[in-house]
Amino acid sequence: MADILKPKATAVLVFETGDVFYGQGIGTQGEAVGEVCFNTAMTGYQEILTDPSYAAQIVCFTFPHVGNTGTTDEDEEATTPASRRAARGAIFKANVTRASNWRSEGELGDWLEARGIIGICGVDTRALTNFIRVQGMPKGVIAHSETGEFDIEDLTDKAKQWGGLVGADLARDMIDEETFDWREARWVWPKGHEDKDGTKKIVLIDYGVKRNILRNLVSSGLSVSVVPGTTSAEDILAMKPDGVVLSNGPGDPAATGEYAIPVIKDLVDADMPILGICLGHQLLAAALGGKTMKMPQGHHGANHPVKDYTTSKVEIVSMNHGFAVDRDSLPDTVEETHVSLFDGSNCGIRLRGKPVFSVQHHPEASPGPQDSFYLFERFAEAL
Ligand SMILES: NC(=O)CC[C@H](N)C(=O)O
Repeated sequence: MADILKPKATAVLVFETGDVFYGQGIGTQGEAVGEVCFNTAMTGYQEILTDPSYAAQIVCFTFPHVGNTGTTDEDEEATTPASRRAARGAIFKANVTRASNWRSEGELGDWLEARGIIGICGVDTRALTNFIRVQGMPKGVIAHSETGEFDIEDLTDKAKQWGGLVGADLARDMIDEETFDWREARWVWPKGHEDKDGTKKIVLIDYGVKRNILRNLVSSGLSVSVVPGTTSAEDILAMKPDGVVLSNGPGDPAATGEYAIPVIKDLVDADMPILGICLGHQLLAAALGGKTMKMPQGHHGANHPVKDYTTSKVEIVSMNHGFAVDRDSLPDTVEETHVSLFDGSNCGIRLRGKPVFSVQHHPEASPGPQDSFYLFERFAEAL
């Protein structure tokens, strides 16, 4: 009887440990290997799946109903063709809901397919999240085939053989060789996005930037030029910016740091005001003498409390990171400014006496609360 009632599995999620979750496939058919993480945001699935920082990751949504706001090109976070290669898979508790929203241009399932993302529905996402909380983020393979035929042993081997995120410079895959200017500001009701010119000029070093970081910078009165993450300090300084922003991005900061850190050190030596966000925070900390480390379960969500020591205020923030700055490695020249109230990990630093600071969380939200917008204003005021 149970077999008659049980729907045929058309997708599987297989861990390097050999553990398997069965479910119903959605989106692209095929298989993809990645690190499995969970995200606790209740909204913003499209922004999450297009955030370039999720490259080589398979995202488990802990919120059970996903799909009801559909999809729209306006919620895209990648800026370039290269940075569209972000999340590889998506894990859902329930079947994806039909789109019902005035902004929607299409169903999530169709969008996943067009985007090349493999999805699996019907997974016990609570059990999976508990697994990750206890065991850490596993390497896994997500596979979708309407035939329902899967070679679990082969998929387990593929998960085992994949190198994982430690030591992976994924930012390089995100980088287009083009430099471009960005003028679009934050979305404002009822006008939507408007273009704006800024008074001060900043250069953003792109390791896989999210659009909403660029928009928040424009809305803070800045004029923004985006340069590839491999650009030299000399070329950046030749653009005569008033400040430099280090973007978010995927992968291991230590690996990206091999080419990014010398550039950031030169910019610090040139007395350039700097704002770092997420990967940019980790790279700045390393350039100032600190170290980064892998986290067991990471932080992915839109409901994380963070304390700003400089004001004693607590903000609710958007998070997406699997590496963190080791506060004990920071030299005396660097002050810790923010801390996670979930696990006490470092969430912000500044170079004493200089307008050089960074945060681990995502002040641009998208998705998530906008409590941290003040950081963009703090940066703009420091220029
Ligand atoms: N959002 C980001 O910039 C992520 C930074 C880094 N790849 C990490 O996982 O920690």
